[in-house]
Amino acid sequence: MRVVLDHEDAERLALSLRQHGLPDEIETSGAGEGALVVVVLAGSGTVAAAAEHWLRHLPHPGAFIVGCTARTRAACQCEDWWPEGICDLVTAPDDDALQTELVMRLVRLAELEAILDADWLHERAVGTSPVWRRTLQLVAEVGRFGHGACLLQGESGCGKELLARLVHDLDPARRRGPFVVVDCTTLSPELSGSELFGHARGAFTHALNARDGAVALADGGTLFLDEIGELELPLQARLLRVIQEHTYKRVGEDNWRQSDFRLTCATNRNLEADVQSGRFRGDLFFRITQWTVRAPSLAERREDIPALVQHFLAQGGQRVPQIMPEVMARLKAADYPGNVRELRNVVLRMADRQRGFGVLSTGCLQGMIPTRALTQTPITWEQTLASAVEGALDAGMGLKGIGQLAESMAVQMAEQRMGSTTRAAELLGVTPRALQLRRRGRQPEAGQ
Ligand SMILES: Nc1ncnc2c1ncn2[C@@H]1O[C@H](COP(=O)(O)OP(=O)(O)OP(=O)(O)O)[C@@H](O)[C@H]1O
Repeated sequence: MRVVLDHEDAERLALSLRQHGLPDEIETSGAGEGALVVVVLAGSGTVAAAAEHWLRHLPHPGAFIVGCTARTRAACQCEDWWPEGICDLVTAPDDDALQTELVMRLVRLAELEAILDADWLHERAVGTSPVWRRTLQLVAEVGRFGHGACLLQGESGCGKELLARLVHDLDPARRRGPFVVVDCTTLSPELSGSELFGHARGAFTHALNARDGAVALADGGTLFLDEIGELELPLQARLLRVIQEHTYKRVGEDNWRQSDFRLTCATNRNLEADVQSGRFRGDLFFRITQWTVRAPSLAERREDIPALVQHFLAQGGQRVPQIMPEVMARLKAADYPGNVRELRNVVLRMADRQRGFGVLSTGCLQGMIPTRALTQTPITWEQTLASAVEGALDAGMGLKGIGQLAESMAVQMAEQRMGSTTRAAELLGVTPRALQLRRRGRQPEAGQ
Protein backbone atom coordinates (compact mmCIF):
# COMPACT_ATOMS: atom_id res chain seq x y z
CA MET A 1 0.00 0.00 0.00
CA ARG A 2 1.52 3.27 -1.08
CA VAL A 3 0.68 6.14 1.25
CA VAL A 4 1.31 9.82 0.66
CA LEU A 5 1.19 12.13 3.62
CA ASP A 6 0.34 15.61 2.43
CA HIS A 7 0.47 16.73 5.98
CA GLU A 8 1.95 19.55 8.02
CA ASP A 9 3.43 17.06 10.45
CA ALA A 10 4.15 14.34 7.93
CA GLU A 11 7.50 13.15 9.29
CA ARG A 12 6.08 12.48 12.75
CA LEU A 13 3.11 10.62 11.30
CA ALA A 14 5.38 8.58 9.02
CA LEU A 15 7.48 7.57 12.01
CA SER A 16 4.39 6.39 13.90
CA LEU A 17 3.22 4.41 10.89
CA ARG A 18 6.55 2.65 10.58
CA GLN A 19 6.51 1.90 14.28
CA HIS A 20 3.11 0.27 13.76
CA GLY A 21 4.64 -2.02 11.20
CA LEU A 22 3.21 -0.52 8.03
CA PRO A 23 5.69 -2.12 5.71
CA ASP A 24 4.97 -0.36 2.46
CA GLU A 25 5.96 2.87 0.88
CA ILE A 26 5.25 6.00 2.86
CA GLU A 27 6.02 9.31 1.19
CA THR A 28 6.03 12.63 2.89
CA SER A 29 6.45 14.67 -0.25
CA GLY A 30 6.39 14.26 -4.00
CA ALA A 31 3.67 14.12 -6.60
CA GLY A 32 2.24 10.90 -5.21
CA GLU A 33 1.17 9.56 -8.61
CA GLY A 34 -0.46 6.18 -8.12
CA ALA A 35 -0.63 6.45 -4.35
CA LEU A 36 -3.41 4.44 -2.83
CA VAL A 37 -3.97 6.54 0.23
CA VAL A 38 -3.47 10.24 0.68
CA VAL A 39 -3.76 11.94 4.02
CA VAL A 40 -4.31 15.66 4.24
CA LEU A 41 -4.47 17.58 7.46
CA ALA A 42 -7.14 20.24 7.55
CA GLY A 43 -6.54 23.57 9.15
CA SER A 44 -4.59 25.82 6.93
CA GLY A 45 -7.47 26.39 4.50
CA THR A 46 -5.76 24.22 1.92
CA VAL A 47 -7.97 21.17 2.11
CA ALA A 48 -10.25 22.01 -0.78
CA ALA A 49 -7.30 22.76 -3.05
CA ALA A 50 -5.46 19.63 -1.93
CA ALA A 51 -8.57 17.54 -2.44
CA GLU A 52 -9.03 18.87 -5.94
CA HIS A 53 -5.46 17.89 -6.75
CA TRP A 54 -5.54 14.46 -5.15
CA LEU A 55 -8.93 13.41 -6.38
CA ARG A 56 -7.64 13.93 -9.91
CA HIS A 57 -4.56 11.82 -9.23
CA LEU A 58 -5.88 9.07 -6.99
CA PRO A 59 -6.15 5.69 -8.66
CA HIS A 60 -9.41 3.76 -8.43
CA PRO A 61 -10.15 2.67 -5.85
CA GLY A 62 -8.09 4.95 -3.68
CA ALA A 63 -8.66 6.47 -0.30
CA PHE A 64 -8.45 10.11 0.50
CA ILE A 65 -8.35 10.86 4.18
CA VAL A 66 -8.85 14.27 5.64
CA GLY A 67 -7.78 14.70 9.22
CA CYS A 68 -9.51 17.38 11.27
CA THR A 69 -9.39 18.44 14.86
CA ALA A 70 -12.27 20.09 16.64
CA ARG A 71 -10.54 23.39 15.89
CA THR A 72 -10.21 22.83 12.15
CA ARG A 73 -13.28 20.85 11.19
CA ALA A 74 -15.61 23.80 10.76
CA ALA A 75 -13.06 25.57 8.62
CA CYS A 76 -12.66 22.76 6.13
CA GLN A 77 -16.38 21.93 5.52
CA CYS A 78 -15.24 18.68 3.96
CA GLU A 79 -18.65 17.01 3.71
CA ASP A 80 -19.79 19.51 1.10
CA TRP A 81 -17.49 18.46 -1.68
CA TRP A 82 -16.12 14.97 -1.29
CA PRO A 83 -17.29 12.10 -3.44
CA GLU A 84 -18.88 9.27 -1.51
CA GLY A 85 -16.82 6.14 -1.10
CA ILE A 86 -13.46 7.79 -1.63
CA CYS A 87 -13.05 10.36 1.10
CA ASP A 88 -12.85 9.61 4.72
CA LEU A 89 -12.99 12.15 7.51
CA VAL A 90 -11.00 11.43 10.64
CA THR A 91 -11.72 13.73 13.54
CA ALA A 92 -10.16 14.01 16.97
CA PRO A 93 -10.17 16.58 19.77
CA ASP A 94 -6.53 17.63 19.34
CA ASP A 95 -3.44 17.09 17.19
CA ASP A 96 -2.00 14.21 19.23
CA ALA A 97 -5.29 12.30 19.29
CA LEU A 98 -5.65 12.95 15.57
CA GLN A 99 -2.24 11.43 14.95
CA THR A 100 -3.25 8.29 16.86
CA GLU A 101 -6.55 8.09 14.97
CA LEU A 102 -4.83 8.48 11.61
CA VAL A 103 -2.34 5.76 12.43
CA MET A 104 -5.16 3.41 13.42
CA ARG A 105 -7.10 4.20 10.25
CA LEU A 106 -4.09 3.60 8.01
CA VAL A 107 -3.13 0.36 9.73
CA ARG A 108 -6.72 -0.82 9.20
CA LEU A 109 -6.64 0.26 5.56
CA ALA A 110 -3.45 -1.70 5.04
CA GLU A 111 -5.11 -4.80 6.45
CA LEU A 112 -8.17 -4.29 4.24
CA GLU A 113 -5.88 -3.85 1.25
CA ALA A 114 -4.21 -7.16 2.02
CA ILE A 115 -7.63 -8.85 2.17
CA LEU A 116 -8.66 -7.24 -1.12
CA ASP A 117 -5.51 -8.50 -2.80
CA ALA A 118 -5.87 -12.07 -1.52
CA ASP A 119 -6.23 -14.77 -4.21
CA TRP A 120 -8.91 -16.66 -2.28
CA LEU A 121 -11.15 -13.58 -2.35
CA HIS A 122 -10.83 -13.13 -6.12
CA GLU A 123 -11.49 -16.79 -6.73
CA ARG A 124 -14.80 -16.49 -4.88
CA ALA A 125 -15.99 -12.94 -5.51
CA VAL A 126 -14.97 -12.36 -9.10
CA GLY A 127 -14.64 -8.82 -10.44
CA THR A 128 -12.28 -5.88 -10.44
CA SER A 129 -14.61 -3.03 -11.43
CA PRO A 130 -14.34 0.00 -9.13
CA VAL A 131 -17.91 -0.42 -7.86
CA TRP A 132 -17.35 -4.12 -7.03
CA ARG A 133 -14.01 -3.38 -5.40
CA ARG A 134 -15.58 -0.70 -3.24
CA THR A 135 -18.30 -3.18 -2.25
CA LEU A 136 -15.69 -5.77 -1.30
CA GLN A 137 -13.75 -3.17 0.65
CA LEU A 138 -16.83 -2.37 2.74
CA VAL A 139 -17.65 -6.07 3.16
CA ALA A 140 -14.08 -6.71 4.29
CA GLU A 141 -14.37 -3.89 6.81
CA VAL A 142 -17.74 -5.15 8.11
CA GLY A 143 -16.48 -8.73 8.31
CA ARG A 144 -13.03 -8.14 9.70
CA PHE A 145 -13.67 -5.20 12.03
CA GLY A 146 -17.45 -4.90 12.45
CA HIS A 147 -19.50 -6.74 15.04
CA GLY A 148 -23.10 -5.65 14.60
CA ALA A 149 -25.87 -6.70 12.26
CA CYS A 150 -25.43 -6.06 8.57
CA LEU A 151 -28.08 -5.58 5.88
CA LEU A 152 -27.19 -6.41 2.28
CA GLN A 153 -29.40 -4.66 -0.22
CA GLY A 154 -29.52 -5.28 -3.95
CA GLU A 155 -31.37 -6.81 -6.85
CA SER A 156 -32.04 -10.52 -6.99
CA GLY A 157 -29.05 -12.63 -8.04
CA CYS A 158 -26.42 -9.92 -7.68
CA GLY A 159 -24.40 -11.76 -5.02
CA LYS A 160 -25.90 -10.84 -1.64
CA GLU A 161 -25.60 -14.34 -0.20
CA LEU A 162 -22.06 -14.59 -1.49
CA LEU A 163 -21.22 -11.33 0.31
CA ALA A 164 -22.96 -12.54 3.47
CA ARG A 165 -20.72 -15.62 3.46
CA LEU A 166 -17.69 -13.38 3.05
CA VAL A 167 -18.71 -11.31 6.08
CA HIS A 168 -18.94 -14.57 8.03
CA ASP A 169 -15.62 -15.96 6.77
CA LEU A 170 -13.79 -12.70 7.46
CA ASP A 171 -15.12 -12.37 11.00
CA PRO A 172 -12.41 -13.82 13.29
CA ALA A 173 -14.97 -14.45 16.04
CA ARG A 174 -17.49 -16.29 13.84
CA ARG A 175 -15.73 -17.95 10.94
CA ARG A 176 -15.23 -21.25 12.73
CA GLY A 177 -18.91 -21.33 13.69
CA PRO A 178 -21.90 -22.29 11.54
CA PHE A 179 -23.44 -20.16 8.79
CA VAL A 180 -27.17 -20.80 8.98
CA VAL A 181 -29.38 -19.61 6.13
CA VAL A 182 -33.10 -18.94 6.53
CA ASP A 183 -35.00 -18.06 3.39
CA CYS A 184 -37.80 -15.89 4.76
CA THR A 185 -39.91 -16.35 1.61
CA THR A 186 -40.35 -20.04 2.45
CA LEU A 187 -41.36 -19.59 6.10
CA SER A 188 -44.97 -20.70 6.41
CA PRO A 189 -47.05 -18.69 8.89
CA GLU A 190 -47.87 -21.87 10.87
CA LEU A 191 -44.35 -23.30 11.12
CA SER A 192 -42.19 -20.17 10.98
CA GLY A 193 -41.93 -19.91 14.78
CA SER A 194 -40.69 -23.49 15.00
CA GLU A 195 -38.26 -23.08 12.11
CA LEU A 196 -36.68 -20.03 13.71
CA PHE A 197 -36.92 -20.86 17.41
CA GLY A 198 -37.41 -24.62 17.49
CA HIS A 199 -40.16 -26.44 19.39
CA ALA A 200 -40.71 -28.60 22.45
CA ARG A 201 -41.90 -32.17 22.17
CA GLY A 202 -45.70 -32.22 21.69
CA ALA A 203 -45.84 -28.45 21.04
CA PHE A 204 -48.21 -29.13 18.13
CA THR A 205 -49.57 -32.11 16.20
CA HIS A 206 -46.69 -34.06 14.61
CA ALA A 207 -44.13 -32.49 17.00
CA LEU A 208 -43.02 -35.95 18.12
CA ASN A 209 -39.58 -34.77 19.24
CA ALA A 210 -38.10 -31.53 20.50
CA ARG A 211 -36.15 -29.68 17.80
CA ASP A 212 -33.71 -26.79 17.55
CA GLY A 213 -34.56 -23.91 15.24
CA ALA A 214 -32.23 -21.75 13.12
CA VAL A 215 -31.51 -19.37 16.02
CA ALA A 216 -30.10 -22.20 18.16
CA LEU A 217 -28.21 -23.73 15.23
CA ALA A 218 -26.48 -20.40 14.53
CA ASP A 219 -24.98 -20.26 18.06
CA GLY A 220 -21.31 -19.23 17.74
CA GLY A 221 -21.69 -18.33 14.06
CA THR A 222 -23.91 -16.31 11.74
CA LEU A 223 -27.67 -16.30 11.22
CA PHE A 224 -28.39 -15.18 7.66
CA LEU A 225 -31.97 -14.09 7.07
CA ASP A 226 -32.40 -13.96 3.31
CA GLU A 227 -35.27 -11.83 1.94
CA ILE A 228 -36.03 -10.43 5.39
CA GLY A 229 -38.41 -7.94 3.78
CA GLU A 230 -40.86 -10.81 3.20
CA LEU A 231 -41.32 -11.58 6.91
CA GLU A 232 -44.85 -11.22 8.23
CA LEU A 233 -45.35 -8.47 10.84
CA PRO A 234 -46.04 -10.84 13.79
CA LEU A 235 -42.76 -12.67 13.12
CA GLN A 236 -40.92 -9.35 12.85
CA ALA A 237 -42.09 -8.60 16.39
CA ARG A 238 -40.77 -11.96 17.67
CA LEU A 239 -37.44 -11.38 16.00
CA LEU A 240 -36.87 -8.08 17.79
CA ARG A 241 -36.13 -9.66 21.14
CA VAL A 242 -33.83 -12.35 19.88
CA ILE A 243 -31.86 -9.80 17.88
CA GLN A 244 -31.47 -7.47 20.81
CA GLU A 245 -31.18 -9.83 23.75
CA HIS A 246 -30.05 -13.01 22.00
CA THR A 247 -32.64 -14.87 24.08
CA TYR A 248 -35.59 -16.84 22.73
CA LYS A 249 -38.21 -19.41 23.66
CA ARG A 250 -38.89 -22.59 21.77
CA VAL A 251 -42.50 -23.00 20.63
CA GLY A 252 -44.37 -24.80 23.43
CA GLU A 253 -41.72 -24.00 26.07
CA ASP A 254 -41.61 -21.35 28.78
CA ASN A 255 -37.94 -21.02 29.60
CA TRP A 256 -35.62 -18.57 27.88
CA ARG A 257 -32.66 -19.94 25.98
CA GLN A 258 -29.58 -18.13 24.77
CA SER A 259 -27.88 -18.06 21.40
CA ASP A 260 -24.83 -15.98 20.52
CA PHE A 261 -24.89 -15.29 16.79
CA ARG A 262 -24.04 -12.54 14.38
CA LEU A 263 -26.99 -11.42 12.27
CA THR A 264 -26.74 -10.72 8.56
CA CYS A 265 -29.84 -10.00 6.49
CA ALA A 266 -30.50 -9.51 2.80
CA THR A 267 -33.31 -7.99 0.81
CA ASN A 268 -34.09 -6.86 -2.70
CA ARG A 269 -36.85 -4.59 -1.40
CA ASN A 270 -36.60 -0.94 -0.48
CA LEU A 271 -36.96 -1.48 3.27
CA GLU A 272 -36.88 2.24 4.06
CA ALA A 273 -40.02 2.63 1.89
CA ASP A 274 -41.56 -0.43 3.57
CA VAL A 275 -40.96 1.20 6.96
CA GLN A 276 -42.68 4.34 5.70
CA SER A 277 -45.68 2.36 4.48
CA GLY A 278 -45.90 0.33 7.71
CA ARG A 279 -45.04 -2.95 5.96
CA PHE A 280 -41.78 -3.31 7.92
CA ARG A 281 -41.22 -2.40 11.56
CA GLY A 282 -39.04 0.67 12.02
CA ASP A 283 -37.53 -0.65 15.27
CA LEU A 284 -36.51 -3.90 13.56
CA PHE A 285 -35.09 -1.96 10.61
CA PHE A 286 -32.75 0.00 12.89
CA ARG A 287 -31.63 -3.17 14.64
CA ILE A 288 -30.62 -4.93 11.46
CA THR A 289 -28.85 -1.99 9.85
CA GLN A 290 -25.83 -1.33 11.99
CA TRP A 291 -24.02 -1.78 8.70
CA THR A 292 -25.61 -1.51 5.27
CA VAL A 293 -23.94 -2.76 2.13
CA ARG A 294 -25.43 -2.20 -1.32
CA ALA A 295 -24.57 -5.01 -3.71
CA PRO A 296 -24.31 -3.54 -7.24
CA SER A 297 -26.35 -4.99 -10.09
CA LEU A 298 -24.51 -6.62 -12.99
CA ALA A 299 -25.54 -3.69 -15.21
CA GLU A 300 -23.40 -1.44 -12.99
CA ARG A 301 -20.33 -3.59 -13.52
CA ARG A 302 -20.46 -4.88 -17.07
CA GLU A 303 -16.67 -4.78 -17.26
CA ASP A 304 -16.66 -7.75 -14.87
CA ILE A 305 -18.66 -9.93 -17.28
CA PRO A 306 -15.66 -11.49 -19.13
CA ALA A 307 -14.02 -12.53 -15.85
CA LEU A 308 -17.32 -13.90 -14.54
CA VAL A 309 -17.86 -15.85 -17.77
CA GLN A 310 -14.40 -17.43 -17.49
CA HIS A 311 -15.04 -18.16 -13.80
CA PHE A 312 -18.30 -20.00 -14.53
CA LEU A 313 -16.76 -21.91 -17.45
CA ALA A 314 -13.92 -23.04 -15.19
CA GLN A 315 -16.52 -24.25 -12.66
CA GLY A 316 -17.82 -26.68 -15.28
CA GLY A 317 -14.93 -28.97 -14.34
CA GLN A 318 -14.18 -29.96 -17.94
CA ARG A 319 -11.64 -28.44 -20.33
CA VAL A 320 -12.47 -24.73 -20.41
CA PRO A 321 -13.71 -23.91 -23.91
CA GLN A 322 -12.37 -20.97 -25.83
CA ILE A 323 -14.81 -18.11 -26.41
CA MET A 324 -15.07 -16.30 -29.73
CA PRO A 325 -14.68 -12.52 -29.28
CA GLU A 326 -18.11 -11.80 -30.74
CA VAL A 327 -19.72 -14.21 -28.25
CA MET A 328 -18.06 -12.33 -25.41
CA ALA A 329 -19.13 -9.01 -26.96
CA ARG A 330 -22.74 -10.20 -27.00
CA LEU A 331 -22.60 -11.55 -23.49
CA LYS A 332 -21.16 -8.24 -22.33
CA ALA A 333 -23.85 -6.19 -24.01
CA ALA A 334 -26.88 -8.30 -23.05
CA ASP A 335 -29.30 -7.37 -20.26
CA TYR A 336 -29.48 -9.63 -17.22
CA PRO A 337 -32.51 -8.84 -15.06
CA GLY A 338 -31.50 -11.88 -12.97
CA ASN A 339 -27.99 -10.45 -12.59
CA VAL A 340 -24.98 -12.74 -11.99
CA ARG A 341 -27.21 -15.76 -11.42
CA GLU A 342 -28.72 -15.33 -14.89
CA LEU A 343 -25.29 -14.84 -16.48
CA ARG A 344 -24.11 -18.01 -14.76
CA ASN A 345 -27.07 -19.98 -16.12
CA VAL A 346 -26.49 -18.65 -19.65
CA VAL A 347 -22.79 -19.58 -19.54
CA LEU A 348 -23.41 -23.06 -18.16
CA ARG A 349 -26.13 -23.72 -20.78
CA MET A 350 -23.81 -22.56 -23.56
CA ALA A 351 -21.03 -24.79 -22.26
CA ASP A 352 -23.42 -27.75 -22.16
CA ARG A 353 -24.49 -27.14 -25.73
CA GLN A 354 -20.92 -26.86 -27.06
CA ARG A 355 -19.42 -29.60 -24.94
CA GLY A 356 -16.68 -31.36 -26.83
CA PHE A 357 -16.11 -28.69 -29.49
CA GLY A 358 -13.68 -26.66 -27.41
CA VAL A 359 -14.92 -23.37 -28.86
CA LEU A 360 -17.95 -21.28 -27.97
CA SER A 361 -19.15 -19.64 -31.19
CA THR A 362 -22.20 -17.50 -31.91
CA GLY A 363 -24.22 -20.58 -32.81
CA CYS A 364 -24.37 -21.60 -29.15
CA LEU A 365 -25.95 -18.25 -28.22
CA GLN A 366 -29.22 -18.89 -30.04
CA GLY A 367 -32.02 -18.91 -27.51
CA MET A 368 -29.57 -18.45 -24.64
CA ILE A 369 -29.97 -14.77 -23.95
CA PRO A 370 -33.22 -12.88 -24.49
CA THR A 371 -33.85 -12.05 -28.17
CA ARG A 372 -34.36 -8.42 -27.15
CA ALA A 373 -30.81 -8.30 -25.92
CA LEU A 374 -29.46 -10.19 -28.92
CA THR A 375 -31.09 -7.92 -31.46
CA GLN A 376 -30.12 -4.81 -29.56
CA THR A 377 -26.50 -5.87 -29.51
CA PRO A 378 -24.73 -4.54 -32.58
CA ILE A 379 -22.23 -6.99 -34.01
CA THR A 380 -19.70 -5.34 -36.29
CA TRP A 381 -18.45 -7.08 -39.43
CA GLU A 382 -14.92 -6.92 -37.98
CA GLN A 383 -16.11 -9.01 -35.03
CA THR A 384 -17.71 -11.54 -37.38
CA LEU A 385 -14.55 -11.70 -39.51
CA ALA A 386 -12.34 -12.03 -36.44
CA SER A 387 -14.50 -14.89 -35.25
CA ALA A 388 -14.27 -16.66 -38.63
CA VAL A 389 -10.48 -16.23 -38.78
CA GLU A 390 -10.20 -17.60 -35.27
CA GLY A 391 -12.22 -20.65 -36.31
CA ALA A 392 -9.94 -21.19 -39.33
CA LEU A 393 -6.83 -20.91 -37.15
CA ASP A 394 -8.35 -23.39 -34.73
CA ALA A 395 -8.95 -25.72 -37.66
CA GLY A 396 -5.21 -25.53 -38.45
CA MET A 397 -5.37 -23.37 -41.59
CA GLY A 398 -2.35 -21.24 -42.50
CA LEU A 399 -2.22 -17.73 -43.91
CA LYS A 400 -2.31 -18.89 -47.52
CA GLY A 401 -5.32 -21.16 -47.01
CA ILE A 402 -7.23 -18.48 -45.07
CA GLY A 403 -6.50 -15.91 -47.83
CA GLN A 404 -7.63 -18.27 -50.62
CA LEU A 405 -10.78 -19.27 -48.77
CA ALA A 406 -11.70 -15.64 -48.03
CA GLU A 407 -11.11 -14.70 -51.67
CA SER A 408 -13.18 -17.50 -53.15
CA MET A 409 -16.00 -16.77 -50.70
CA ALA A 410 -15.92 -13.08 -51.60
CA VAL A 411 -16.16 -13.92 -55.33
CA GLN A 412 -18.98 -16.37 -54.77
CA MET A 413 -20.97 -13.96 -52.60
CA ALA A 414 -20.48 -11.01 -54.96
CA GLU A 415 -21.73 -13.08 -57.90
CA GLN A 416 -24.73 -14.27 -55.95
CA ARG A 417 -25.57 -10.77 -54.89
CA MET A 418 -25.05 -9.02 -58.25
CA GLY A 419 -26.30 -11.81 -60.53
CA SER A 420 -23.52 -11.44 -63.18
CA THR A 421 -19.76 -11.71 -63.33
CA THR A 422 -19.40 -8.22 -64.80
CA ARG A 423 -21.34 -6.55 -62.00
CA ALA A 424 -19.69 -8.73 -59.36
CA ALA A 425 -16.28 -7.68 -60.73
CA GLU A 426 -17.36 -4.06 -60.48
CA LEU A 427 -18.38 -4.59 -56.86
CA LEU A 428 -15.05 -6.22 -56.04
CA GLY A 429 -13.02 -3.59 -57.93
CA VAL A 430 -11.40 -5.99 -60.44
CA THR A 431 -11.90 -6.67 -64.15
CA PRO A 432 -14.34 -9.45 -65.26
CA ARG A 433 -11.38 -11.32 -66.78
CA ALA A 434 -9.50 -11.25 -63.46
CA LEU A 435 -12.57 -12.61 -61.72
CA GLN A 436 -12.91 -15.50 -64.18
CA LEU A 437 -9.25 -16.40 -63.73
CA ARG A 438 -9.58 -16.30 -59.96
CA ARG A 439 -12.56 -18.62 -60.16
CA ARG A 440 -10.46 -21.06 -62.14
CA GLY A 441 -7.78 -20.86 -59.48
CA ARG A 442 -5.27 -18.88 -61.56
CA GLN A 443 -3.74 -15.61 -60.47
CA PRO A 444 -4.45 -12.81 -62.97
CA GLU A 445 -1.44 -10.98 -64.34
CA ALA A 446 -1.02 -7.24 -63.88
CA GLY A 447 -3.56 -5.24 -65.87
CA GLN A 448 -6.05 -8.11 -66.38
N1 LIG B 1 -18.86 -11.70 -7.93
C1 LIG B 1 -19.23 -12.97 -8.08
N2 LIG B 1 -18.30 -13.90 -8.38
C2 LIG B 1 -18.66 -15.18 -8.57
N3 LIG B 1 -19.91 -15.64 -8.45
C3 LIG B 1 -20.88 -14.77 -8.14
C4 LIG B 1 -20.60 -13.39 -7.94
N4 LIG B 1 -21.74 -12.76 -7.62
C5 LIG B 1 -22.71 -13.70 -7.63
N5 LIG B 1 -22.19 -14.90 -7.94
C6 LIG B 1 -22.94 -16.16 -8.10
O1 LIG B 1 -24.22 -15.83 -8.62
C7 LIG B 1 -25.23 -16.62 -8.02
C8 LIG B 1 -26.24 -15.73 -7.32
O2 LIG B 1 -25.60 -15.10 -6.20
P1 LIG B 1 -26.33 -14.95 -4.79
O3 LIG B 1 -27.18 -16.15 -4.48
O4 LIG B 1 -25.30 -14.57 -3.80
O5 LIG B 1 -27.29 -13.73 -5.13
P2 LIG B 1 -28.42 -13.05 -4.21
O6 LIG B 1 -28.31 -11.59 -4.46
O7 LIG B 1 -28.29 -13.54 -2.82
O8 LIG B 1 -29.73 -13.63 -4.88
P3 LIG B 1 -31.25 -13.61 -4.27
O9 LIG B 1 -31.63 -12.18 -4.11
O10 LIG B 1 -32.05 -14.26 -5.35
O11 LIG B 1 -31.21 -14.39 -3.01
C9 LIG B 1 -24.50 -17.57 -7.08
O12 LIG B 1 -24.25 -18.77 -7.78
C10 LIG B 1 -23.20 -16.85 -6.78
O13 LIG B 1 -22.18 -17.73 -6.41
